[in-house]
Amino acid sequence: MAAISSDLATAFFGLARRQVTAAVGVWPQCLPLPHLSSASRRGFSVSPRHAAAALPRRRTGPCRFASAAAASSPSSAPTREEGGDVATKIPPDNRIPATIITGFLGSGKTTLLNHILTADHGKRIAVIENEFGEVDIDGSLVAEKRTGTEDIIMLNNGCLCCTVRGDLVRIISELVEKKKGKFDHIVIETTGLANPAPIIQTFYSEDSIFADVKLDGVVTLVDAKHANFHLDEVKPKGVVNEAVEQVAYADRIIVNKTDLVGKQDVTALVQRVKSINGMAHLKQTQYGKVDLDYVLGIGGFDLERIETSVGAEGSKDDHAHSEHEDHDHDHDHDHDHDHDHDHHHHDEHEHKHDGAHGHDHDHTHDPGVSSVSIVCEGNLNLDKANMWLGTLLLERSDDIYRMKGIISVDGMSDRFVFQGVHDIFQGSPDRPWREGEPRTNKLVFIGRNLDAQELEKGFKACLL
Ligand SMILES: Nc1nc2c(ncn2[C@@H]2O[C@H](COP(=O)(O)OP(=O)(O)OP(=O)(O)O)[C@@H](O)[C@H]2O)c(=O)[nH]1
Repeated sequence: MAAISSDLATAFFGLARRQVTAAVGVWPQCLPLPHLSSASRRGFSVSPRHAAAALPRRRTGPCRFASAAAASSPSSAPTREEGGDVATKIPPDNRIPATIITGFLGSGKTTLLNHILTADHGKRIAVIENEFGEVDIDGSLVAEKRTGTEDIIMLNNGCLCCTVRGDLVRIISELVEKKKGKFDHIVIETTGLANPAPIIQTFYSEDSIFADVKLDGVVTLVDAKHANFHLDEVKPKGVVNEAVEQVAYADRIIVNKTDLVGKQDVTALVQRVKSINGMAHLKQTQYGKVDLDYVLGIGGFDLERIETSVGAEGSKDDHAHSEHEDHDHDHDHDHDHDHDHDHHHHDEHEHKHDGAHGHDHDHTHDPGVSSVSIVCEGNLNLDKANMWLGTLLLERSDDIYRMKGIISVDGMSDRFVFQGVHDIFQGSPDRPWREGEPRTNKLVFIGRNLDAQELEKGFKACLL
């Protein structure tokens, strides 16, 4: 790894650290970026223990930089340590993978789960079901015939995004404690009304989980027949539209129930969903019938697999900047859930789909969540890139739901890869740029009120 790699991250992270005044510290794997206040409101805590769990050895002294993510070599050791600066490649990640299945009510989550459980994949899966409401219906719907399923655990009386989040932590911790080695994968089916963000954050913020379990991916079911209606729903100010959020955070999107609508409608919906999330892979299905490796073992949060999302074909077409109203962004995602979960069904919306072209960017009630992808060749000036990304996250981490990127820095022989979820940021040198390989930067942002032109302009201004 080139020494410059450490400089890059030092710079990124250094900026972050300067903003984080409460001495949370800068730790590998989970880096709290500038918005400490919002992070605190979300109940975030980033602990040094994460570092201990993730790193091959302990550090001494102040850590100004640590890169994260699994590198290929188990013998990888910190490659540079000067005055506390460390560029570390950590050993392969042997933690138990966990998949979140989300999707609006009735979109087919249980159907997919049954498909997963009855398929012959040899994996031993622990299932955590999160039912909203008192009656645990899904428990009885999960197929009797199960292949190697170790546990099905119900989380009742609440949704994962609020009170039950503590239960989730407890249950996963207990699973790991009591049954480690007896299962290979955890699948969490959320209620249809859950916002995945806090669940995702749980995997980074809870020490007890982070050490043993890693988030593998978010799989979102989209109901081909009803999704538009839910995506269109207008929520009270500061309340998230769960259907939109579920799409926005996904690594895999399954547009299900395609048997219930015509091809044109499906095409238009696919375009719409892609304009919200141009990073996820998307498949159209009936009864959740997908290959299991499409939903399990996808490494959606792994740095070494960034390429599969930022290089996804078609992503360039998806960087729609949606016209939208100016929303108040002061809300906290964790706090968006004390609303009752009634649907705010509403009257007819002027929802214009252009079936022929599939470009439906003039939703009257567009919630303003969209994807922006930037692809361009060239080398970045380290200082400028640092300033740009640091400032962006400082100012916009509430709005930036997910981001991933591969970037080329002047003088750095390795690619630099990063991914983030709000104010969690992971970055690491990846592999060397190959001889003759164009040094193409690829970045994808998913978030609220993103201005594609402004982002692209800001990024390009960092190029030499
Ligand atoms: N026609 C059709 N029906 C489907 C399809 N997939 C699932 N269903 C049916 O849709 C209904 C809801 O499916 P579920 O799998 O229970 O959906 P869910 O997302 O788990 O629902 P909630 O738990 O209520 O949020 C069931 O009756 C399924 O059999 C499909 O592709 N086509």
